[in-house]
Amino acid sequence: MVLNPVISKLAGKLVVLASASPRRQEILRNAGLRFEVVPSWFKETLDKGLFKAPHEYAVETAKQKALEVARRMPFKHLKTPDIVIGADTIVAVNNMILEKPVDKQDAYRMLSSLSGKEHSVFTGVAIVLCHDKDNQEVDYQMMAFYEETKVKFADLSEDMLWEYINSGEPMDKAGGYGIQALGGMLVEYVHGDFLNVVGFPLNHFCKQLDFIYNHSSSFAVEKKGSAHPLPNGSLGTSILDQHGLQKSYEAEKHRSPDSSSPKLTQHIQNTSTNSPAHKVKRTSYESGVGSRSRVSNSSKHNDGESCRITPLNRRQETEQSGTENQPQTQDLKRICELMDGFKASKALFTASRFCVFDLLHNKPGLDAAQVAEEIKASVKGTECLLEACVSLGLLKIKDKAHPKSLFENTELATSFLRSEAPFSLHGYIQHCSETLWPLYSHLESAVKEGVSQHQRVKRQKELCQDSVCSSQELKLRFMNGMHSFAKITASAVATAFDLSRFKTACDLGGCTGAMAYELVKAHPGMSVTVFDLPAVVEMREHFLDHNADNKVSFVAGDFLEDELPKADLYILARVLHDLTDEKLHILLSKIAQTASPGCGLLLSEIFLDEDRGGPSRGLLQALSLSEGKQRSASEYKLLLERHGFITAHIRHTGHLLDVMLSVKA
Ligand SMILES: O=c1[nH]cc([C@@H]2O[C@H](COP(=O)(O)OP(=O)(O)OP(=O)(O)O)[C@@H](O)[C@H]2O)c(=O)[nH]1
Repeated sequence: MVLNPVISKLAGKLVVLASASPRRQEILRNAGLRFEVVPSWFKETLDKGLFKAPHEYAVETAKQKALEVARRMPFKHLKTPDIVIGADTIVAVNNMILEKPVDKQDAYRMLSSLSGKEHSVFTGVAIVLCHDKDNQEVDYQMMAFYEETKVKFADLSEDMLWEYINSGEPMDKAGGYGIQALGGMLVEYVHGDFLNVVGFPLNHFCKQLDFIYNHSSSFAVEKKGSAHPLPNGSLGTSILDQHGLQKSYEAEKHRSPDSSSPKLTQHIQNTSTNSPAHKVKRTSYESGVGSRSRVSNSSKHNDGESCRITPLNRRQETEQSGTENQPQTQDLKRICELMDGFKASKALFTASRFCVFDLLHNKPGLDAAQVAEEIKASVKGTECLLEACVSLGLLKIKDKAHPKSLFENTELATSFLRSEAPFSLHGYIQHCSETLWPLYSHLESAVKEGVSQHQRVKRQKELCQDSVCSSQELKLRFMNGMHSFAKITASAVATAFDLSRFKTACDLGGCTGAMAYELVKAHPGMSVTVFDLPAVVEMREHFLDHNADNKVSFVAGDFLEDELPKADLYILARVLHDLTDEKLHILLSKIAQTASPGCGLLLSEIFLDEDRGGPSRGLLQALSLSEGKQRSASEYKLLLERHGFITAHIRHTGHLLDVMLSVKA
């Protein structure tokens, strides 16, 4: 591809990003890089006093992050990556290095020290190339560099500071701000690479890759498995200066006896007895990390080094995963992900059910025992649950230097998993857990019989715990689920088209009114009637949005039997896929009879690809074997045309639902 000649050099290689930062992942993913994420366990506790300049600290931390993962993967993940990328972002102001704030007071201290001033943001990046060797060893070559960007903050009032801190945004960001989000409002100017501030200097990184893959003879960049001696003998170390010029000097040999790290030796023994890869001979593990002298060797923007440090024999496994008769590691991983998918879902459901994300939002930094006490669960079980959530990117460890693991929400959890978040999925997650999970547990029967297992689940529930739930509670639970999903999707649907010419709309089966509220927000001239069953409408006070109240009204009725309200635009959001053909035609005929020529019909569903090859969300939804069916855009278009609605536009929003706007001929 013309745009990414360097990134494409990495295609087919096992690239690992040694970072939990969602921003780094996004920047690299957007650049077209395919990689695995293995967050580094390196604790960011290097003594800052030992570094002459702030960027040296960032570079060294980035190196240690990357090296830790490069060394761990062969025996923990049973595979040797081709390339590991580590990064560390810091803010430097008034001779101080600012990392991520540990609490609100710390964020306040950081942000007030930045107010009205220019500061520097440094991101150190380390690229470790790993090579399996014939003689039971892995060679590592390292290149590291940094990028500096200057940022000037406006004067920040106390109110502004605290409002920003209370938004929760500063907590996992270097210097206590996120320039890409609310923090952007604090910034007067940026000199240099913006993405460097966000956490990854993409441009500089590509230049380094270009250097490694296109211009350097000293980096062994052949395909993994072809052992390649390093330039000055197998233990050579090379340093690249800021212009990418290579200097050679005597190697520092990173090899240690078995006794060097009792903890790691223990890991190796465990792995070799428990794992299918036990046949792989593991002799010893090197525990030392780059020495301090390395730090002073880093040149202004780059340094590169290579070292053979870990005598692990990864050869057998590499050969196995590469032969024609054996599945590729990536394929196995994909299957394992599918097999484990249910465990991940269940971990999310359980954490959500125990309101762990609410708890850690209000009290970030609790350890497992404290969380266990709050949620009234066992310490052992809670610890497993919290650790699983960390591995899924829902939680993170607050202070890696702390002897106990202290947990806090990731951005993802803060945005979507807290029950009070504006776009909370909490209700929908509970719906998935309590309604869909039991339904899909009977998938075998559903497939055999070709019908939904809803009745079976209902009977089972009546026999056990849910019989204690009143029907009101069950209804509210269901509506919460629908409301939470609708809130997430409503904005994309409401703004998919210019609907300003429609002054009145009727949302058929509009449930809690989430879509209606979003429509009146997006189209100020519009008022919307929500039409739904009496049992649903009577619950509306639980979901009222008082800001838009006088523009949204509710009418109780059955859209298959009762007269429909008159409107310029009818909305059918996630309704049709659940109806039998017969009901669907009744409904569409009723709308066609009520609508005048020129009236609109806004349909929102998951549109299947025309070849029904995806998206899997739609096809998996079809597995509930409800009365209805999933359709492609052209199938919906045909249906509507049969009832006199000519399709004007189809929009694949790229969001959770697609949208079609048709007009009554
Ligand atoms: O404007 C912004 N500035 C910084 C950030 C984010 O801040 C963190 C910096 O922390 P660090 O480099 O230590 O990286 P971690 O998040 O701890 O992940 P690792 O696993 O790599 O240690 C980084 O996430 C930046 O993206 C920002 O978002 N905006």
